[in-house]
Amino acid sequence: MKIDILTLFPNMFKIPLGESIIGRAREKGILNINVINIRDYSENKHKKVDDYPYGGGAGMVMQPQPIDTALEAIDAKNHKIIYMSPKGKTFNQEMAKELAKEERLIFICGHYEGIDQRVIDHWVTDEISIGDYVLTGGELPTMVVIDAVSRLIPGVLGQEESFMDESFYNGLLEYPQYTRPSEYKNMKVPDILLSGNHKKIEEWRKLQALKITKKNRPDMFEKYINGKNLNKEEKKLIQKLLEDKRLTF
Ligand SMILES: C[S@@+](CC[C@H](N)C(=O)[O-])C[C@H]1O[C@@H](n2cnc3c(N)ncnc32)[C@H](O)[C@@H]1O
Repeated sequence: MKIDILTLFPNMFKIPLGESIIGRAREKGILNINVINIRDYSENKHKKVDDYPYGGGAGMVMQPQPIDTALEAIDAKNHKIIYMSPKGKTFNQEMAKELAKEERLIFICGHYEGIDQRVIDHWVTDEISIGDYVLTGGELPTMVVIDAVSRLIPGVLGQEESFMDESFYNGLLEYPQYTRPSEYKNMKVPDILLSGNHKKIEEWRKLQALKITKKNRPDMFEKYINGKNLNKEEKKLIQKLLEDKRLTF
């Protein structure tokens, strides 16, 4: 996948997108990330990129010209152009899955009070928020989306890493994870995980995933148990969970 990032602060991306899984995916050529300094495209002799808002009010607004020229220069037309914005649709795993199917993504990072609306109207295909709070710039939100999307691209995660069981992928939060040692400071790993009985382990994990989802995300739990794709075993497990008085949440 090719990713272009338009930003006023290119240095912010160096380490987060250069290390670990994303760094390896770039080395392998699965991800091709191109960070563009919007200021380089300013036609102002002082390389100015922002100005006061029409109509008054606090802060500065990023001017249309540098962003427009940068988008023209990278031939952005006909691709997904994402403006990270608190006014956008809230990002989630479903959106990550959809974006992971694209061949090319272009991100615009806003700063100050954001970007001139004409750029959004003319160019932007998706406005995405990473949550109901306001950050100083679109750089961190862009990194969040790139990270979530990249790990869904085939070949980015190693064979030993998988997102299939992870939180949100199948509508539930993930079951608890344990590793060696089997006992630490008198705290034991649940016996079932040491039993070698894969069917029982799978059932236990499903039950734990249902429990944690019911406790922390009742909205997701309701949606899941009312879904159409539940198999017989899952229905039995949910019934057991809802009836078993010993299972408190
Ligand atoms: C200070 S914010 C501007 C907020 C804007 N004036 C508003 O009230 O909607 C500056 C930039 O940070 C980015 N940003 C801030 N919060 C964000 C969020 N929750 N999700 C995505 N981007 C965000 C956007 O790119 C935005 O243009």
